[in-house]
This record gives sequence, C-alpha cells and structure tokens, in this order.
Amino acid sequence: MTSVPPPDVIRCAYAELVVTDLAAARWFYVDLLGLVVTAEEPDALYLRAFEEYLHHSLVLRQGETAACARLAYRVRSAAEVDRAEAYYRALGVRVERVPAGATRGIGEAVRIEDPLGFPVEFFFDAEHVERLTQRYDLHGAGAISRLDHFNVVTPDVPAAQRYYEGLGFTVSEDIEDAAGTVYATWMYRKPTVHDIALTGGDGPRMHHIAFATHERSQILHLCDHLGAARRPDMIERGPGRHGVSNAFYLYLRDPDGHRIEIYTHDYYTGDPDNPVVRWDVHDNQRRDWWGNPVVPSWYAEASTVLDLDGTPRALQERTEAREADVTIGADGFSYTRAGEAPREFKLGNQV
Ligand SMILES: O=S(=O)(O)c1ccc(O)c(O)c1
Ligand SMILES: [Fe+2]
Repeated sequence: MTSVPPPDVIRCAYAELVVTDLAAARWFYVDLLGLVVTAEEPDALYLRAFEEYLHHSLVLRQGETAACARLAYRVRSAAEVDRAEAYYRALGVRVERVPAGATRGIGEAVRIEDPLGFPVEFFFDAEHVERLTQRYDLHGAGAISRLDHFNVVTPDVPAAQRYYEGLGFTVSEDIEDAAGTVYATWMYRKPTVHDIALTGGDGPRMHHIAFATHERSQILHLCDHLGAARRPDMIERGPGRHGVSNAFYLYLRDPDGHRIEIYTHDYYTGDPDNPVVRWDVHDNQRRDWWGNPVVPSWYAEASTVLDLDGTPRALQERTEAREADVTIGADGFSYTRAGEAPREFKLGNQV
C-alpha cells in the first residue's frame, strides 16, 4: 500500500495483442467481427468499435509469439497520468513514462508491470476519430459497439482484488465457496458489471478481452457468420446467458487462440450502494444461467502476457482449489438447488 493517492481511472480503454499472422487476424477482427480500421501499418492494425471515438480499443501487432502486450486504462485527465506515475513509483513496481505517440493515437502515458505481473498503461490524451454510432450504412448485422472489459488469470484472487480496490475499483460479483475460497471476482470503475475480472489460476495470463453489442441478435449473427465461413471451430463457448453479470455472451478464439468475448445486457452499477452478488461455486447457474456446460478449455487456456521488454512472463501457480476441479462449469457436476440430487440428463451426470 502507499499513501500516494491512486489515479482516477475512468475505464478499460484498449488492449495490445501480439498476433503471428496479421492478415489472418485482420480477417477475424475486421472482416468477421466488423471492427473498424483506424490505422494500418505493415506490422500493426489499430481497431475500434462503432461507438468509440478514441483512436483505437485494440492494437494487433505482428510478432513471433502470440501474447498480450498491454492492457490500458484511461484516466480522467493529464494530471491523473502524473498521479499514476507517482502512485506506482511509490508502490515500487517497474514504471516507464512514454511520450505521446509511443502508441500511435495515444498521448503521453505511464506503463507499469503491475503487482500482479501484467503490462498495464494509463493514459488520458488520445486522438479523436469519427464516432460511427449512427453510420448504420457501415454497421454489419453483428455490429460491435465498444470495448467492455478485460479478464485476467491470477493465482491469488483476494490479493488481486485488494490491489484493484486500492486503485479505486469496486466488486460487483464474485464466486466463492463455503470455506471462503474465492474463485473469481468482477470489478468496475465505469458503471457496468466490470472493467476487469480476476479469474483464479496460474498467472499472470490474459483470459479474454470483451466487446459489447447492443443486441443479442448481433451476437447470434456473428455465430451464423462463422458458420457461413465454415469456421465454427472459432466458437469456444456459448452463445448463452451468464449467471454472473446476467450478460448474453459468446466466446470466440482468434487465429492465435486469443479469447474474445462478445457480450451484451449486463446491468448498471453506478450507485454507491450497488449490492454485491456472491455466487456459490457449486451453483450450476453461476457461469451459465441455463446450466449449459463450460468447456474445459475455457478454464484451462489463456494468453501469455509480456513484460515491458516484451519478454513472456513466467507463471506463478495457483495454490488454492481450482474451479475446474471443484466443479466443471455449469453442467450438472454440482447442484442448482442445494440439497437436491442433480437431474440425470445434464452432462455432469453422464460421464
Ligand atoms: O461465466 S461467468 O458468468 O462467470 C462470466 C460473467 C461475466 C463475464 O464477462 C465473463 O467473462 C464470465
Ligand atoms: Fe467476460
């Protein structure tokens, strides 16, 4: 902890992913998902969704090894960038101040290796570009509106929660058990369910980046588009309805295996007394409100993250119980109503 006040974080703002085949990634993120190309270089793409007016919310950079190179938060003013620098220098983590343009379209920023081992950036100034909110002539049937959240894998969820609470984030929901083990926590700065989700596991790893649509039909169109492209293998989990967050969801895997969630219909959390929702890890409806199975890869696989030198981070093993061991997703391995025997037709009762 430090006596230096934390920066005033507004929201999650952009991610930078290393991809091994920029052309294949361009097909996935632009031709399939419909993200807009703000700028294009031989080895990088700067993409945004239709409601976004900052330069980008996703950078794809060609590289040898697929990884997450950066998770960036926007702070409320240029002065808050200075405060971020002071906060993290006092915290004693690695801090780098970078000039405007270090990332195309982004102003002066502070980059850190945060206490959880993630490469994180705080910025305010950014180039404004055309906001395409009502350019319905450009929206496809699967139009994506904006970046919504990051989900990261970290071994000690309570410790990660304390770190993010120190940064001014608030818990909206979590998954825990009767013994007090916390398996996952969702935390926000913008008034939705989360800007960051902390998933218990070997980390630091990036679990997924999520974009929001306005309508469930847009998510269903993306599924149909993948079917038409004969690439249903890119659909990892869903479509479905989450228990946690109540969002309608779809998880895709990009050509490098990076997990992208498309998500809509979570809820407002902007009042100071927003009730925290706590889920029992055995509740079959926590991960999927309809009790559908969570595929094992969703628990097991996540993207490597890089340090500020671009070197892959070594993983620290989770020492507490793992959710996939305690219950395999929401598929009948546990209970929905405590004390009642599960029904025999759910997957969990057939293997
Ligand atoms: O699967 S969960 O219902 O726990 C869930 C809720 C919200 C999310 O953004 C997510 O990725 C996963
Ligand atoms: Fe998510």
